[in-house]
Amino acid sequence: MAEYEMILTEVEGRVAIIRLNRPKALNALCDQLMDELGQALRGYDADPGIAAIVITGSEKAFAAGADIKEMQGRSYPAIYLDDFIGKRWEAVTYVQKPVIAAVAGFALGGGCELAMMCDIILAGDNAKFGQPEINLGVIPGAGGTQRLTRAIGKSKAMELILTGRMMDAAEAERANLVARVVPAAEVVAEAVKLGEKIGTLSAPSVAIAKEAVNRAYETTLAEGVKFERRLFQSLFATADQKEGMAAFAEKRKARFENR
Ligand SMILES: CC(C)(O)CC(=O)SCCNC(=O)CCNC(=O)[C@H](O)C(C)(C)COP(=O)(O)OP(=O)(O)OC[C@H]1O[C@@H](n2cnc3c(N)ncnc32)[C@H](O)[C@@H]1OP(=O)(O)O
Repeated sequence: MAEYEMILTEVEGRVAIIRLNRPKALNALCDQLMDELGQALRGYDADPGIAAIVITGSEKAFAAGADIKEMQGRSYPAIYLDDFIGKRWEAVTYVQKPVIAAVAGFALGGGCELAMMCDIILAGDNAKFGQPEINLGVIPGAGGTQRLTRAIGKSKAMELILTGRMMDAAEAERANLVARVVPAAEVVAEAVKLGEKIGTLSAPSVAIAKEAVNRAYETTLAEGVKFERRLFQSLFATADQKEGMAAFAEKRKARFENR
């Protein structure tokens, strides 16, 4: 039986906002919360009225990681058979629409990993990022060793992961982990603005651009460039490509119909 709703949702224009809602536990990511998050993400991804999704927490914590108290007593066979972290946590990586993490406060362990699964991270100026799992006698288990290394490079990722040190928003911006730093109180509004801007563009182009950028993580440069070219060519089958290019030539604003 669910304790209470661990995520809150609202829609502003064409942007869905999913707010993690376990303030007393600094939004520790327990199974119930991750199940609710997955369900909300799948719902908004399927909703044609939604162009982008923002995931956020509170001003004190985006999320302080996986729920340590919930997982501490689990056995190896139990977490292996449950594929702990796997299915439940990967929901965000299957979303076709852009997902923006609006991070204020702590984004630690699984919180940092969840933010890194999103497409864009906007950081509040009080944000703190880190992978402190080493202090618990484990290592990151939701992609932290891989995504952080790809985002900020080996040396800095090693330093953070091997020591558990946190980095503040300014350092995270210098390290290219986040797209931009804004005042913490404005991070959700800025993320919504960004989602709205993306929502004015052609939805097929946006989804395909996201797919192409994500492929950069998975393949060689030559294969990635070939993949990009095929996707680029495929967009000439859309009405939005005709409209976008006609609008440029006619010096007017494009009216995309998402087809
Ligand atoms: C996903 C994987 C596989 O990668 C694994 C992980 O994510 S493991 C978790 C990694 N995260 C951490 O190790 C961070 C743990 N939290 C902290 O270090 C601190 O809470 C803090 C630095 C984020 C904030 O410190 P402070 O302001 O002093 O607040 P606290 O009193 O410590 O916390 C308030 C309240 O929240 C509970 N809490 C915080 N984090 C977690 C967590 N990850 N799991 C469960 N509960 C958490 C904390 O216990 C406090 O609750 P009470 O004990 O007072 O009821």
